[in-house]
Amino acid sequence: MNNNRIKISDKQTLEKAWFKIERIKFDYLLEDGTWQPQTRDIHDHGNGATVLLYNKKKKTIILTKQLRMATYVNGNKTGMMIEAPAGLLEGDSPEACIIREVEEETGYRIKKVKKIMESYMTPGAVTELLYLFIAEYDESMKVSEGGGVEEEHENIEVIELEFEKAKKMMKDGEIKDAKTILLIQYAQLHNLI
Ligand SMILES: Nc1nc2c(ncn2[C@@H]2O[C@H](COP(=O)(O)OP(=O)(O)O[C@H]3O[C@H](CO)[C@@H](O)[C@H](O)[C@@H]3O)[C@@H](O)[C@H]2O)c(=O)[nH]1
Ligand SMILES: [Mg+2]
Repeated sequence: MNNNRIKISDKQTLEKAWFKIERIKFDYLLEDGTWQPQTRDIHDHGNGATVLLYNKKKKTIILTKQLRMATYVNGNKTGMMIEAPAGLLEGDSPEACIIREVEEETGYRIKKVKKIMESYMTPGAVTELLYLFIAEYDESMKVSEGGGVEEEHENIEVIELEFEKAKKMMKDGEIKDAKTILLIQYAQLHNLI
């Protein structure tokens, strides 16, 4: 935090729910030299990591399908979302996090991931910085069924699909998750598959 046009005057935790919501009061220095008081409520749920698992030979990728309540209450009829595996860092490095999450969610134990970019997914309201990776997979890396953490009721379905199909699903709006779209488009742009 080193923008000298911003002076934070107050930070208040509004509600300690599963995630933290803070009300931040600050003064912002305008071009004309005056300080303008502003207030913003922000949602802090930590940072996350995601990965595109791809197999060059089979021309396939691995995605997940799970219930996302936030989408169900906003127009997604079934509430189900098709997404690249992802998780919250929970104190780990982005690399360690995504390796852990991929095994929990998909059952693949990957060793090597390559970071391709970082993205603030909802900069108007959510603090999260998402780290995006790519990694190759093959059948020898499959160590379990995946499905997510039992106690957390994740109920994740693992989907292996042809990259061509994934591109079509993105075009048709069947894949609507931003991180997944970023990863598929990265793969297209760089002829990964
Ligand atoms: N009880 C309870 N559990 C919650 C709540 N919110 C999340 N959880 C649980 O917290 C765990 C989070 O799972 P992760 O795999 O670590 O994270 P994620 O939900 O996949 O999040 C990633 O992908 C999201 C979707 O794109 C991103 O929104 C998120 O920021 C992150 O990148 C899941 O077991 C989920 O059920 C809640 O309000 N209550
Ligand atoms: Mg997850």
